[in-house]
Amino acid sequence: MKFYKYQGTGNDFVMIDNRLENFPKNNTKLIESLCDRRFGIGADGLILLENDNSTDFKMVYYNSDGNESSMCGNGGRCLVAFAKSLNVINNEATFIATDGLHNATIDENGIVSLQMKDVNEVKIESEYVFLNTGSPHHVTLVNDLENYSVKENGATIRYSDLYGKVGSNINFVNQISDNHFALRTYERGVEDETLSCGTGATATAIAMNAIGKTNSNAIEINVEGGKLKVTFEKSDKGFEKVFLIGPATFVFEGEIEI
Ligand SMILES: N[C@@H](CCC[C@H](N)C(=O)O)C(=O)O
Repeated sequence: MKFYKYQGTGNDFVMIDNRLENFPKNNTKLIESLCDRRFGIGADGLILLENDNSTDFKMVYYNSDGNESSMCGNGGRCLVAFAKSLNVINNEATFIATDGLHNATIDENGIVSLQMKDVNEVKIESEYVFLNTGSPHHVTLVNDLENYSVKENGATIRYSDLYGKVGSNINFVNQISDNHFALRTYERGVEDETLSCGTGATATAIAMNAIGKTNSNAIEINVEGGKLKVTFEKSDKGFEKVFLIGPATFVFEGEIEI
């Protein structure tokens, strides 16, 4: 079976065209081993592109632990680039994912602008903000982000009573200027820091606006693997027309025996 490797600001994925439905979707061990960085291809997640009756395609996302999970923003952007390479789309896409319908565009430089779900609930606590941008995100400001122990502190919060069995992704943030933030994320299902998290960048932009750290609705986020931009419109209902924007890049392709 053919596989394709893509990355979006360093968040990397194994992509498989499953339109013929020949991938063993319930084989958690297989997905985990394909994502293994020593014994497999190596990736933060695996994504299937499948047929959908009413949109261009369906996104099925698995974390590197082999379990199907909630929405992946960078993965969604990479899947749009993959769909274009397969001629499933041209420069615009509509696709269905676990959190609903997504619209996206891809330009000639491989920059993908992906519409994320509206966010109508933002829980603001003194030490953190919690919100769901397709995946659950805990967002907290820290000092000295460069030297911060993301894996250790992220795991402590992720497994704490705050989030129980379901857990959450944990984002540590530093403000650079009015509309510019640096972000490091501990990802649930990878159980480690990743170089970028798209739903995390989206959550961070909304959280920083919600707590008044910025009044901007066009926010730049530096992640360890590059730069992302998040734009949105704020209304009485919450945050709408939310877009995650950044590069999505093909890395290599190969064959796997299943
Ligand atoms: N890397 C992702 C987030 C993927 C889902 C997450 N690990 C979870 O299970 O909640 C992104 O770019 O959004």
